Amino acid sequence: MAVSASERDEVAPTLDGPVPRSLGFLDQGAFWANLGVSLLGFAGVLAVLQPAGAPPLTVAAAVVATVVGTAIGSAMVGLSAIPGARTGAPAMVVLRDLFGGVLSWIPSVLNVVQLIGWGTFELVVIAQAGTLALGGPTWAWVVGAGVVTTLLTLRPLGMLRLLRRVVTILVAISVAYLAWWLFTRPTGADLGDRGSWSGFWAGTDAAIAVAVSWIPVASDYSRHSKRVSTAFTSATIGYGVTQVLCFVVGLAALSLVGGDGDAVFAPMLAAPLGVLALLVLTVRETDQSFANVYSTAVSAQNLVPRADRRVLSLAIGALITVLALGVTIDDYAVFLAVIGSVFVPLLGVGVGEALVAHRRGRAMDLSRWAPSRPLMVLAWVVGLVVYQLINPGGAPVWSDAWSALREAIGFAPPSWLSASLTSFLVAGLVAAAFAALEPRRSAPRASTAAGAATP
Ligand SMILES: Nc1nc2[nH]cnc2c(=O)[nH]1
Repeated sequence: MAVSASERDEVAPTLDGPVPRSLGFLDQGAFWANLGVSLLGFAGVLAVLQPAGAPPLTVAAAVVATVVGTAIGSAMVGLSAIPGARTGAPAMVVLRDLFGGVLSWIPSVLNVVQLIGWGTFELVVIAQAGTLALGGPTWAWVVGAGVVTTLLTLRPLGMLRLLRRVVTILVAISVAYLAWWLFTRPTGADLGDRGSWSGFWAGTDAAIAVAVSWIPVASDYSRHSKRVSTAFTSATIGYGVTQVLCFVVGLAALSLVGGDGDAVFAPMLAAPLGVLALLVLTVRETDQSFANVYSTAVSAQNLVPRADRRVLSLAIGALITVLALGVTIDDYAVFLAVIGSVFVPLLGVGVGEALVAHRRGRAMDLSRWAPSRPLMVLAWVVGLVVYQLINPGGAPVWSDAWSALREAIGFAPPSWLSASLTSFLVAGLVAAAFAALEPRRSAPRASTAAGAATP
């Protein structure tokens, strides 16, 4: 049977298939720019303005924290896109080289858990915004969004092309329109009237945290990049610019409803074309659920390489739809922030190790049973402990335990210490030291490029 050009330029069903290299800067930039504008982000900026466990910020401090945190977080996402572009392997397969084949299952499982959580959360948010804009039963929105999401995952590169050619322009017009409307309203409440700058780094960490949950998915898309450099720049610039825009528009909307996150869409809907603009953003939000479901499938393939990604996507799409219909997701949000934070030191380990490997001229081993490197896992755990001790977050039980440990050892971090930056640096330095101590590996089995990810 003849295979059409668009079918040839699609992701192979299993890990060992060819890897199309068709994405340019604009394809990837449009994808990341869309991920930066999230319905969750408009109210999510409250986590920057009022960071958990720290004093609230002034609006000026929150805007600066948003810019600084987003710049750092999106650069981290950009960095994590590099190995995919260099090797042609998805994010979790890249970790076979860093941790070893079997130990790479640990971050893969964590990633699957976070992505299923995010995917569920996204369907709930789409349903909430959809019912606000157009009405109708919530379950119908959940099921509709679940079906659309799942269909989009069947042709992931087609989805990215659709985003670049059609969707991005509609989103840009909608956000510009909403921003114009919100910023020309009579001045609202001063959200930071009781704020200060002393919680600045906690607020910055919150802005970083929103971006870093994309770290363990970036290579799933950059593996299709034509060039390594555009994988980095498109993710960093595309995501960074739009996350800042989204948060600032969110602050403007929140100031009109006295900082009530649940009412953040009300001032947008008050605009003459507000329903239309919100509807565009609601339908477009399926790019986020798409990325969550597709990357869950690809992450799972690290454990079951011969599984067909389309079958996995169908199962995961159905799962998040059922979860979104039945689960109260609000409490899960803080856990998602905690899980996201574990990927910051993971990136630190990857960068620290890569610097040593580069100096030694060591090629990567992405084979399924690549030798275990427990010292790299240890470096990750050290970074993770550093993060949690500085910023335990607000998750019940988990954060309480870290706060208790902090008290028990008498550790009171200064307010200028960023959990993200410190854990990234510590994990990177420890990993580099361990990598330098490790015996040099003999003949590397696999190098870069498609096919390196042997099943
Ligand atoms: N991985 C992931 N990170 C997010 N950060 C904000 N929204 C999302 C999402 O849907 N998925």
